[in-house]
Amino acid sequence: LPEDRQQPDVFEALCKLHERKDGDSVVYLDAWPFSVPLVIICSPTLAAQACSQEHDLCKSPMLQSFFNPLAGGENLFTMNGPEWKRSRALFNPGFSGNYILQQTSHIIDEAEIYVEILREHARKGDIFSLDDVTCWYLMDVIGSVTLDSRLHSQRRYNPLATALRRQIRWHVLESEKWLRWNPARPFVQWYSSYEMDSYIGNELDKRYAEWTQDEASTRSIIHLALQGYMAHQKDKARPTRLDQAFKKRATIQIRLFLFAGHDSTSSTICYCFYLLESHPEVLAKLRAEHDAVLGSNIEETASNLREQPTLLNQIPYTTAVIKEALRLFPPASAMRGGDPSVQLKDDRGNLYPTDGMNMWILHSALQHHPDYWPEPLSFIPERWLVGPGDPLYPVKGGWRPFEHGPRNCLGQTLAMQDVKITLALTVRYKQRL
Ligand code: HEM
Repeated sequence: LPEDRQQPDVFEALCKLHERKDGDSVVYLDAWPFSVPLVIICSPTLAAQACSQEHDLCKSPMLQSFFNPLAGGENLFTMNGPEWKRSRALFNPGFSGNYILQQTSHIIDEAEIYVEILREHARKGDIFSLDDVTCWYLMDVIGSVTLDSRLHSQRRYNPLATALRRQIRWHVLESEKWLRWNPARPFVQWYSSYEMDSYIGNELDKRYAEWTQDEASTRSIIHLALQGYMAHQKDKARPTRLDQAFKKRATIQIRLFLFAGHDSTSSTICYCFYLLESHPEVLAKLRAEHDAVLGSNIEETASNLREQPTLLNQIPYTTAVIKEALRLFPPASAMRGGDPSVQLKDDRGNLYPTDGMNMWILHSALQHHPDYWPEPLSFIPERWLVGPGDPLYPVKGGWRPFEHGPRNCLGQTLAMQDVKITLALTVRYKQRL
């Protein structure tokens, strides 16, 4: 494989080479001393069991060393047990479908700036990194929806967004391995963390002050979380300053939302553009749907959506395009720790032990597997619109870019909504202007 392929591609290739013919697609890999042994799962049946409520398997401790420096501590992604349940319950209402629909206007505010920036590039005809521009855009969306704070990082320097992007660069080290040995690394990481915590802490203090003026305010996800938290504290006297325990927990989760949400949604938008550009017949259908549902004048789309956000629930072809992009280019995967009492079982009755291992549900391998998908590598949005009985009808549990089960993606509705809005505001521009 070429050197710059993503890590999961290597494992997908490995799975293809080594899968057994008399059972489901699973590979056991002992990568000692780099990791505990892995069970790489590329089968819908086994993935569903590994992520099920029934087994309730823990998030692997291996994830902590990756996620915790970015989030600043134990976070929703890595926590387990009652602590995770409490935090998830606090943030669930803010990420519900209805609530995210109410955030449409905030998302459009940021999307309009993104569209302006893309059009400026189109006018100049220059070469630029679409992923970079889109990542800043998503930082602004997530800052606005979760923290009720407009970061404006698309247009100017913002300490929070810049510190997080710097933290990722010095932590992930995919393309710049030399950074690992740079003696300044611990200082840069400490300072970026400090900058993020100070910025979010200040914003949280402001939200608390606003909230004490108007307790019914539900303007952003953080307001809802604050409301939920304070409802549990109602027997105690109202503190004049924001409760420090809440502040610490909320800061970590906001850092996680920014990290987990910006890059994944950005890559989905970029791949949608790539696939639409290379499939003009799909692009034509998408434009026709937008003309019919969102109004034929693209300049009025934003105001139409602000007035009627539910229009976003009436564009099935757009949803199919995004689902197909996420099938071909899933930005994430899932991991669970094994357990001595849990053996996975495929449809032929083969048993797969998990004790002492980490299960890696490899979304790319599963979503490209020819046993589950006709024409697995072709971009066919129609497979999401046909009924049962059609050869294209997707296999149950085969599509899992956001995972399923109790640990599924908290931000999936926000991500889908944001990609829909972005496509609605961009794909009908036809020429350089
Ligand atoms: C296209 C965009 C996205 C994709 C493909 C994606 C994918 C995923 C996946 C696969 C998981 C589960 C991982 C596992 O089971 O180990 C997950 C969890 C999570 N995601 Fe996303 N995500 C996206 C966007 C977002 C956004 C926008 C946010 C928040 C703003 C977000 C926040 C989270 C959180 C907090 C969790 C942990 C949930 C828990 O364990 O309770 N994600 N995501």
